[in-house]
Amino acid sequence: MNGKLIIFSAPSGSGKSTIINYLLKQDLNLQFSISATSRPPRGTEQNGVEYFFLTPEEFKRRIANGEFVEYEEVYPDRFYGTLKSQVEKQLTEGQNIIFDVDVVGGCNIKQFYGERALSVFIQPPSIDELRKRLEGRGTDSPETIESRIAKASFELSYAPKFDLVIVNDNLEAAETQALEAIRKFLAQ
Ligand SMILES: Nc1ncnc2c1ncn2[C@@H]1O[C@H](COP(=O)(O)OP(=O)(O)OP(=O)(O)O)[C@@H](O)[C@H]1O
Ligand SMILES: Nc1nc2c(ncn2[C@@H]2O[C@H](COP(=O)(O)O)[C@@H](O)[C@H]2O)c(=O)[nH]1
Repeated sequence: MNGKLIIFSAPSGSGKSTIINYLLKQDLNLQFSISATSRPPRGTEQNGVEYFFLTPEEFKRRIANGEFVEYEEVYPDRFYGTLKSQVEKQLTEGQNIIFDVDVVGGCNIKQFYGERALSVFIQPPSIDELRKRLEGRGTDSPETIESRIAKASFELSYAPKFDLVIVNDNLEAAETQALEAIRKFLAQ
């Protein structure tokens, strides 16, 4: 296995996907880790691109088969997980992998891969700003937004467990900070 792992975690709406999309366009030989989920696709999402979309039954069958590095029931009946086969394939191909996972999953992947992984926590400037971003994104119902906000305080308490915390207030500054840290880590 030759590649390295970059793990991004944060409360939903902090800006992980936005920063990850920026990093994927840089010359870092980064590939997105495609997780499996039992939630339905949103908008233009496609199976095998943003996620592998599984039924809850299929997800549970694969858990029983030991196919995940880690998995979480992030919201009731909504499973998300990292497939071992997917990670190992990308690493042996020499690719660096970037993960967008919840805080518990992020800590589990870091623990599993140790020094080969850099874990990054994206912190929103405040809970009020987080709510504005989720509302502004326009992809989730008011109930879903409330359940994500309700979880944010718990998730923020995980920040000290990560190798690096980036406060995403000014987006450009946050992207530059992430890019510089990842360049340094990959060069080690
Ligand atoms: N620094 C910023 N200032 C203002 N808006 C931002 C900033 N960063 C991201 N956003 C906006 O906030 C919204 C949420 O960002 P994004 O979808 O990247 O969050 P996320 O952490 O990936 O969420 P999820 O975990 O739900 O996928 C998006 O509409 C994005 O354009
Ligand atoms: N533990 C894991 N968490 C994951 C994984 N893939 C995504 N996620 C997290 O789920 C939420 C919600 O994502 P959304 O696409 O429904 O907005 C988000 O916080 C992701 O970070 C995974 O493989 N493992």
